[in-house]
Amino acid sequence: MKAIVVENLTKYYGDVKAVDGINFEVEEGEIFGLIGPNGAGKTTTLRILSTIIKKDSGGVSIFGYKLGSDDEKIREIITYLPEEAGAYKTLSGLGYLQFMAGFYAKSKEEFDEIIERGKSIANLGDRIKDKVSTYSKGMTRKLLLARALMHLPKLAILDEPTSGLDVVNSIEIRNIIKDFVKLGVTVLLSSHNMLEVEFLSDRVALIDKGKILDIGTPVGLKDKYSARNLEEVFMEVVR
Ligand SMILES: Nc1ncnc2c1ncn2[C@@H]1O[C@H](COP(=O)(O)OP(=O)(O)OP(=O)(O)O)[C@@H](O)[C@H]1O
Repeated sequence: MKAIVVENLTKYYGDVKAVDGINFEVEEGEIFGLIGPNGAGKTTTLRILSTIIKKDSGGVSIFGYKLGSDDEKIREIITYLPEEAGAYKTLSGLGYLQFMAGFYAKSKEEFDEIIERGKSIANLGDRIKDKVSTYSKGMTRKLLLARALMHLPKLAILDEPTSGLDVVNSIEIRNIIKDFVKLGVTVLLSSHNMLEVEFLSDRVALIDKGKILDIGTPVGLKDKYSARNLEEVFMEVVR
């Protein structure tokens, strides 16, 4: 079964056509990247798939569930990490993970498992016991990623997962995401950092002005456009 099928998806904000009839499919177990410049329509697409905002037209199914009629079911199997997410600052990192795990766990064993996994993803050592208000941006981002992945959702939708992070933290987060796919989590992510996505994604869709311009593996796209990296691919495609 396909993890995601998007057909002719369109979304307007007033007169602005933010998403303009896009089509793409994501296989189960894949890391699929939506890449494109600011304002391309990435966040809008991710928010529609996360059931946060409504599409104007087109069809979306997520593991066979239809967006619009099966939204409750979809919410049970996905997690969404927004670009500008925050954690509860008055809680400790651990307190935040425990609070969130309470929504997912069906037994004490499962709760403990989720928390162990969350702590290992966040990788904050003893600082996990400190208040979130004392965390750096990178620490908060890792905590939020832990929250998004710790209960092994079928699909994790991550908006700019490494935005604002330094190289060391970005690489760490990239490795975390790659490891989770091995545990059966499918990942849809967005980024305007094309070089980074190249190393993270199995396949990417290049998006600009609400339209998908091409889809392929990073290697396949580089071959097709005789480019050295995805930034060059993008420049060729928009020409
Ligand atoms: N709430 C909104 N109201 C009106 N217009 C919006 C709204 N949100 C987004 N837009 C417009 O829709 C288009 C797509 O925006 P979107 O945020 O989806 O792009 P993006 O690819 O995620 O960009 P970024 O990388 O800057 O986050 C842009 O023209 C944007 O100005």
